[in-house]
Amino acid sequence: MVNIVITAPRGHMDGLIVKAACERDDIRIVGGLGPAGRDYIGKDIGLAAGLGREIGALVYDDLTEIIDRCDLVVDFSRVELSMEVLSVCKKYKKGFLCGTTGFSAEQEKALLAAGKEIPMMKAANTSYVVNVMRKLLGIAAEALGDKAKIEIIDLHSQNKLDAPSGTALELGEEITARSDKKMEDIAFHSVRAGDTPSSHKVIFGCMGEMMEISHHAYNWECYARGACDAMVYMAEHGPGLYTMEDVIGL
Ligand SMILES: NC(=O)C1=CN([C@@H]2O[C@H](COP(=O)(O)OP(=O)(O)OC[C@H]3O[C@@H](n4cnc5c(N)ncnc54)[C@H](O)[C@@H]3O)[C@@H](O)[C@H]2O)C=CC1
Ligand SMILES: O=C(O)C1=N[C@H](C(=O)O)C[C@H](O)C1
Repeated sequence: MVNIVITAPRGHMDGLIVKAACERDDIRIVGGLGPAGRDYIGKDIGLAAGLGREIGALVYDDLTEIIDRCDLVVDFSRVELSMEVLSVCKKYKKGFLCGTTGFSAEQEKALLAAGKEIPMMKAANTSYVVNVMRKLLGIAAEALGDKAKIEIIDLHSQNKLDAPSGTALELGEEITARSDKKMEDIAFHSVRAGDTPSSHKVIFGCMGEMMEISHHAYNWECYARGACDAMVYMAEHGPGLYTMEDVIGL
């Protein structure tokens, strides 16, 4: 059983994680974290997240009030909040699953370094299928890296703050790790329109032929399911830096 705190329960992703975690018997939500001044501070997180029922855990506006009671904090919110959560998790030696995207290189480094002290995962995409896609891309990059012009297109809701998406960047990093391509050799295109839940397409353009590897999310539940599996995995494995590949066993 892993005891978790969920940040930003009114947010799209964290609300879905509340719902997915409540459906499992290996995760217990002990509390939530919301911005100071909101009307749901001190209220049940089930109501704050829109479940329509209480689950017996409250939303706090100060993580240190609840941190002692959890094993791990899960946060899919904003860069600023994620960095605050990181420092509290390190101080109290608690696990941290960070699904937020849009970090600077320096922030990214600090997040990854925390794996030396606590159970840590920074995953731009917790969908199983996207992580299988990433693996397939690695194979394609090894074989076609020197033959193809590679372009990555990410399609997201018009409210998304960062571009390219965190996933597009991670897919690009996989290609650079498995071929002689550098990030600047890959063309990134970001479309932000309507309320699409997210698509990623990687194009390998060759002479006389081309290949596309794509993923389309129809809703955000795939990310919430993957996040729940990741939390259980991290709690079972203790301090260390983990990836979704570890969770899936790829
Ligand atoms: N790793 C993955 O698989 C996925 C990652 N994401 C990432 O998750 C992040 C959030 O995405 P959404 O849920 O769509 O955004 P959202 O805008 O629906 O939710 C963000 C929430 O954070 C809250 N927040 C901001 N500052 C806060 C603070 N100081 N204290 C408490 N709460 C605070 C806001 O009130 C808002 O409710 C983005 O970076 C997105 O890219 C989204 C989907 C999947
Ligand atoms: O909708 C989003 O925002 C998403 N963000 C992540 C990213 O930046 O890659 C993961 C997924 O693409 C959805």
